[in-house]
Amino acid sequence: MDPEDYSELIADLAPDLRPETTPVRNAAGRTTASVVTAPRAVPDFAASAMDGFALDEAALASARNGETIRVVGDTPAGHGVNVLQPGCAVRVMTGAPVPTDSEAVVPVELTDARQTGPAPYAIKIDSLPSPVPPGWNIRPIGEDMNRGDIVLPAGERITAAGVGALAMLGIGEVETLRTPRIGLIVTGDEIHGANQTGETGTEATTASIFNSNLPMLAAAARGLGAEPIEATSSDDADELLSVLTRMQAEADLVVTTGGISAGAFEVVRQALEPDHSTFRRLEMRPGSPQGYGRFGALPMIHLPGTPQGAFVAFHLFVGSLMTGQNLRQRWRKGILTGSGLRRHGNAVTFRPGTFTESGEILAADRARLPDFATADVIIRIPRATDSPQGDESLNAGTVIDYLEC
Ligand SMILES: Nc1nc2c(c(=O)[nH]1)N[C@H]1C(S)=C(S)[C@@H](COP(=O)(O)OP(=O)(O)OC[C@H]3O[C@@H](n4cnc5c(N)ncnc54)[C@H](O)[C@@H]3O)O[C@H]1N2
Ligand code: MOO
Repeated sequence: MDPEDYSELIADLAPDLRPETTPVRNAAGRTTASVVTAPRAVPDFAASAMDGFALDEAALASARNGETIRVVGDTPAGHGVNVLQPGCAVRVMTGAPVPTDSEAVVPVELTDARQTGPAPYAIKIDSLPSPVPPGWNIRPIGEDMNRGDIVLPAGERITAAGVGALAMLGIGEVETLRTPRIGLIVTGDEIHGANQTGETGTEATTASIFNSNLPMLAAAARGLGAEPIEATSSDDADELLSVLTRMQAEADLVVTTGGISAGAFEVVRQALEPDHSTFRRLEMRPGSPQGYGRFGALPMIHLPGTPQGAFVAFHLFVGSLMTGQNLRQRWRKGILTGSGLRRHGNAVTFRPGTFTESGEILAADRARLPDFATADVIIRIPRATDSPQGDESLNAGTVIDYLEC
């Protein structure tokens, strides 16, 4: 099975997240639960786009004849609008409301007025465009956004600009999906000291290894806007079941690593198959053994233990569940550079890639975890049998699929 078909198969494991109200200032990284529309226009008054003088039609005509224009008001930004008497000008600052009958704002640099100090009694205008464009240097009501316009659709990850756009509209709170909690359970007796990640500086003992998957997947979960709950289990099935029982009250989705292939101590498989989970091999490398299921109502994804397999599969499958997008929709297109990439005969393969200065993608030679550490993207290499001409390799200049990582 292809990774894309598998992503579709497990799509209903996406956690069901209730909406909650979040203050806009804390909303970056959260996902909108419903569409947000503009409660008002921005700007909601006609505003000057320049420091200068607002003129009506009669004043513009006199200015063109070289006549002096009387200045009848001064409006700093944030102050109430002035009345423009016919044939006169009002000094306005950028962002200030312009008087109702204004035809244009003439920048101060085009007049004989000083840029600082009190407003002059009268100005002469040195030059004007011909013709003066209608509403020149005046931002009309709704130039940025009209009342009722969609600011953010439902399901949108809120960025810093999103926070700014909501704040610009005077929106103080937004309906977001509750932050998903991902329970991470790494398994295996060889994981040195269970929580051991190297931070204490002690050496891993013979035949044991440092735990790379747990801190790596916790970081990846946070990258998806989720809150990780970290746990480990030995190769004892009862221990794994008791960790899962605890997770039922704490997590919206559980991701396990390890213990799912063909060995004699495959704890995840032994504890969960067939009552809770299904296991299969996908036609992909790394990360071919995979599993999924439910512990009661709690959705579970089972990733392989190899760090590179866990890393790739998390981005592919957990990333799809958490964004609500099938993997097929998530691939982006890029241009391959460097030497050709060999296709695997019957499996889709993944390789770390980095963007070059010219915006092309250079693939790493190998796909071990340290090779992903400096990568920008995961490159998808289709199998040789996927190529209409049976090409054995992908050459520089080929359009490839990639996923940011
Ligand atoms: N006889 C067969 N053996 C294996 C097959 C197979 O088809 N037949 N498939 C291989 C492939 S491909 C993969 S991928 C692995 C998947 O194995 P598991 O998911 O059961 O994972 P483990 O055996 O528990 O561990 C594999 C590997 O990863 C290391 N590991 C596990 N957890 C962590 C962790 N938290 N941090 C760092 N490293 C971890 C573990 O020590 C093993 O070296 O199976 C192949 N075997
Ligand atoms: O599928 Mo496994 O290729 O070693 O990660």
